[in-house]
Amino acid sequence: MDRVGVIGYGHMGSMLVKGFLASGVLAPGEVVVASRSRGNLDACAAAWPGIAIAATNADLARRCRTIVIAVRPQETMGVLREIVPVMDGSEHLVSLAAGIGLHDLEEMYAGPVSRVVPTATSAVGEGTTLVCHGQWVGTDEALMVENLFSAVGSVMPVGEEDLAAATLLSSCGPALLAAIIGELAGAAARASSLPPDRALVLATDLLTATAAYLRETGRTPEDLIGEVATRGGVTEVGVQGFRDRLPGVFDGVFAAMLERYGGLRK
Ligand SMILES: NC(=O)c1ccc[n+]([C@@H]2O[C@H](COP(=O)([O-])OP(=O)(O)OC[C@H]3O[C@@H](n4cnc5c(N)ncnc54)[C@H](O)[C@@H]3O)[C@@H](O)[C@H]2O)c1
Ligand code: PRO
Repeated sequence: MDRVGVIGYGHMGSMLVKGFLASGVLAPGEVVVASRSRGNLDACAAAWPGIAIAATNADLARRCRTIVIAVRPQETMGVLREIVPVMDGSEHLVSLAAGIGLHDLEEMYAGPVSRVVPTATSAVGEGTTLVCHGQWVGTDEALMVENLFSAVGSVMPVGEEDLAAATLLSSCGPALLAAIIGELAGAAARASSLPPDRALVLATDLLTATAAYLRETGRTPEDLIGEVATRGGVTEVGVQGFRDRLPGVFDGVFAAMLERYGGLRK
């Protein structure tokens, strides 16, 4: 396989390099990394003997056919200004930047561009990576990128018009669910003598068990509520409490996140 470059060795960049190499989809000699922080690069070189570290982003771009940009959205255009002048238009640019559209990326680089949105849970091979290919991406290039990212979970192609909402769900979602799990565990601990760490174990197990149940049975959330909530029992009080309060809270949270998403590149 031609070499794959990863620019930015932060949370996502390091998680992806680990996923690509640990799964065997890439060998260390097929990966080049560049990042601003020397400490991160030293950690990368120590963790993955044989991996190439590029001195600059432009140096990486000269050596790779696929270039994954894993810097923050605010830094993405600056990275493009460094690398586009040394690219010949055939390299496949893969941007992770939330909120930076294909139009903006293709205005800077007139070649194959894809937007890819992994999730932090990809670190354990779980979760969905969203992909959205630009107009110059051919079938082989699309398959190559989708195959690469399937090393860290499942891959779902999404139209760009839906990418923002899908990102909030699948990629911001782990943090949102973690916050909910923390609140549930906290409420149980405050209402009892259960130590918080034991409440958290119960809440975390609840999350994986519920997901496994829904996935394996194919039943809907509504079906499961019907099975759990014994008529006249305690669950229906809790479900009703959520139904009275949560839709407004969730719509408000999504609206606030979408507003931030729309302004991320500034
Ligand atoms: N964290 C997530 O769960 C997640 C999920 C999907 C998409 N994303 C997207 O991935 C991108 C990276 O997010 P992150 O959470 O890994 O951020 P991060 O801050 O952890 O990592 C960014 C890395 O880029 C490096 N960097 C900054 N400027 C650079 C430059 N000019 N050249 C080279 N390296 C540079 C930094 O030193 C840092 O190591 C963002 O665009 C974000 O929108 C993040
Ligand atoms: N993490 C990035 C952010 O919080 C984008 C999706 C998940 O902006």
